[in-house]
Amino acid sequence: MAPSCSKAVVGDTVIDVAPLEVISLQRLLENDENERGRLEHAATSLGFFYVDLRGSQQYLNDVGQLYTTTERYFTQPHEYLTRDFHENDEFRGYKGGKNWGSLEIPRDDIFDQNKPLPPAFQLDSATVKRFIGSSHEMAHTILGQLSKSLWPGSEAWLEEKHRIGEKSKSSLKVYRGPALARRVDVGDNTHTDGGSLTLLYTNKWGTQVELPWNKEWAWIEAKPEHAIVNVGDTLQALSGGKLYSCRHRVSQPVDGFEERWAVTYFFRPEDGTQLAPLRIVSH
Ligand SMILES: O=C(O)CCC(=O)C(=O)O
Ligand SMILES: [Fe+2]
Repeated sequence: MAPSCSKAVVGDTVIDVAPLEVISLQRLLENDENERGRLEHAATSLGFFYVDLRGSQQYLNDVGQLYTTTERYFTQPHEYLTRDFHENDEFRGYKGGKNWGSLEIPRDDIFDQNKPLPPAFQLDSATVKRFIGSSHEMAHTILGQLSKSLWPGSEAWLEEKHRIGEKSKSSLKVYRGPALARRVDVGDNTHTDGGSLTLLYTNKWGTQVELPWNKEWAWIEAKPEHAIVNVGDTLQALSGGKLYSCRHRVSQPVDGFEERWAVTYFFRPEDGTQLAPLRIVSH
């Protein structure tokens, strides 16, 4: 039976809250078989789940610091932001509009090429590096457990497409908005993520998922000390459709919603990876 939504009240509006399972990073690191099964269930049903990060204090502090830096970045005059605009580059730099914006910083720019960060982030370059390094490692842990669960006893098929030293489009991406006077003015931005896994940190309502069992939209609650993780199109393709890349969008639950910041890490495959099934899933 499909799990049901809980309810929350925002202002004078009652909203549906998506039933995300909670997976323990610690247990995944311990190679716990039961947790691996729970992870597989979450990643093949809704495709969105929480990862409990309690115990990863340095990382949680870094996420907190990045919210502060994100706010500092987006509250600069608009002409400063547009200096970070890279035309025709889908995976790098600033993009924005009236009440929203994003800035993407590729992992390879930081670790391989030592490219300078935008000035607002330079003070925090150690935090940015640690966040990217740890997020990549965490995503790799989740990937390894998914691989083991889908193809028990065989080679690490998914890891083969995400080798640590290889070039990829993995990146840190931070967001502002939406925060509009009228909720109905938020444009439709329904999409699936193209990469392998997305890690999302936010402290406000904003993300909505389309529940695959009834096609209804539900809000994702921001849970302190937990990452919101979702499967992207790459893992869906590599697993022959077994892992589920869920449609989602960003909106605001009520009119005049306050400013929202989000910090994400897009874990993407090695450059050149073909979006085709790797092996038939054995169960
Ligand atoms: O800001 C969010 O809540 C999610 C952003 C998102 O879905 C994306 O960038 O792919
Ligand atoms: Fe997304």
